[in-house]
Amino acid sequence: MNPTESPRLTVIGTGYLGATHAICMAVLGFEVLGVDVDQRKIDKLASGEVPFFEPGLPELLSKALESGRLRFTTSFAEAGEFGDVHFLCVGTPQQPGSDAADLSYIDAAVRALAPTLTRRTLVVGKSTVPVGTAKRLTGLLQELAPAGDEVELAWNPEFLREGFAVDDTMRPDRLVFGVASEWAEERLQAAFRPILDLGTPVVRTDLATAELVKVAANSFLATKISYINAMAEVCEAVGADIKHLADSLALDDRIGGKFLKPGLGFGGGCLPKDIRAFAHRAEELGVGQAVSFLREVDDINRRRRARTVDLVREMLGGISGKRIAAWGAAFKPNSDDIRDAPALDVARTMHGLGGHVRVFDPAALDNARRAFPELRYGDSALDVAQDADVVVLLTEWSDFKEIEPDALAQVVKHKRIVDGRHALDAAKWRAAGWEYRALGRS
Ligand SMILES: NC(=O)c1ccc[n+]([C@@H]2O[C@H](COP(=O)([O-])OP(=O)(O)OC[C@H]3O[C@@H](n4cnc5c(N)ncnc54)[C@H](O)[C@@H]3O)[C@@H](O)[C@H]2O)c1
Ligand SMILES: O=c1ccn([C@@H]2O[C@H](COP(=O)(O)OP(=O)(O)O[C@H]3O[C@H](CO)[C@@H](O)[C@H](O)[C@H]3O)[C@@H](O)[C@H]2O)c(=O)[nH]1
Repeated sequence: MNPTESPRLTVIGTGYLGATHAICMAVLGFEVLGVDVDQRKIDKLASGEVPFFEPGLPELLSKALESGRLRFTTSFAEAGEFGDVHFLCVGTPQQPGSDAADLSYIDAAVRALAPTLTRRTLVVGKSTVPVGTAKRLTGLLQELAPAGDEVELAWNPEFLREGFAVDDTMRPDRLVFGVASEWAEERLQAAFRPILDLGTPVVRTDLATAELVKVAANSFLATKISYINAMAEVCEAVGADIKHLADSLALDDRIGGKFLKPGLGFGGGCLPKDIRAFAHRAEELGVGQAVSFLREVDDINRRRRARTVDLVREMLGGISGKRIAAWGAAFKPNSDDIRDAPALDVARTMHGLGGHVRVFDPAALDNARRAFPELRYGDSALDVAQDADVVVLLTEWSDFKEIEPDALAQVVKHKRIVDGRHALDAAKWRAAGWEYRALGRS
């Protein structure tokens, strides 16, 4: 096949990243086969149902299926037969009991795919991995594939954010192509032609740099969040106001306001595990000191959760026996993802301390119920606030921000609110007679 011809794509691993990538690529005009080991997920996607909450994606899935360009399978033999370019999008979670990334899924995917590769093919890693993984996987692929070193591996890290996944995929800020040959670069260009035609900047680099760009980007974002939260700790000690401080920093163009929102800190399936895996990998490479600050970033972030519980305790004079409305379960708004969710961590700690905690989230309730059946849940923000001693806002859904103090006052026992995300207008709530508290604000 001519390397510049439009390739047929497979996407291996159809979770948050892979399903989004497969659907968007089909909408952009490619023939796409989504592959997963989870039969239920594949059945759902094939029947037009996105198995997670992502704004705009269900509509695009219908469109892609109707076009006939998108199919799903659990068969690697079918994938090998079909694909010219294979995207690896399987999970790389934190290993239990260690900070290292668990690479067993990506290894298994490569081992299942390689024996089906009988012709010149490009395999493209998109999962987030420790630097050096691509080099190791190249060896594995070429050893196991019938086509041997005709099979090449490239690395194309993914930067999409949940909640904005469609837009981030269709119109990314940049593409990074980690390649070992001109042929691989041409194949990647063909696989991203519609996105490149938008004028999207591309960085062409080696495999190791491409792997590192991803963890460096997430480390930077995590550091920025922990930086402002560290400032919040100082503000608290002197009675200064972190909101005013953050707003003032944000007005400096060189700093900017993005990822400078103080509060409960970061969670999710990416930032926490990626900074830990990066620190761990750097230590293995003998350069742990260079990124040892990431341990501090992690510690600052963990302290936010404990400090939020303290704030509730201070306000109530103890948590045991108190009725607590927990607003939010997802790790951020516009997502149903509860992986390492700060909101649920706080809710579980307060429950463990004997609080009568009731949780509501607009999208993540099913996931939360499955993961933490010991918690109690309600049907709406006002439902869980019924007779509450305190309302604790943990995920800044707009549904919560839109609730008026007077409407909430009708259902609670005491007009007390802890704003874990600096999402509410403090002056407005105080003017309506509420005791309003937020970390780092007097
Ligand atoms: N979620 C995001 O926003 C995002 C963004 C950028 C990068 N990433 C990275 O992308 C990767 C995937 O993340 P995710 O959030 O989509 O995870 P996920 O858990 O939602 O999805 C992973 C999928 O891989 C499947 N899988 C596991 N083993 C497999 C195998 N051997 N063969 C085929 N499929 C297999 C699982 O069944 C699951 O559907 C991770 O490395 C993550 O760090 C995620
Ligand atoms: O100023 C801020 C910004 C974010 N957060 C929190 O940080 C976490 C992560 O948010 P975000 O980065 O928007 O979510 P993700 O979807 O996890 O996306 C990150 O992780 C992905 C997976 O690696 C990357 O692709 C994205 O570029 C990167 O932003 C969430 O808990 C947010 O509540 C804050 O506390 N303050």
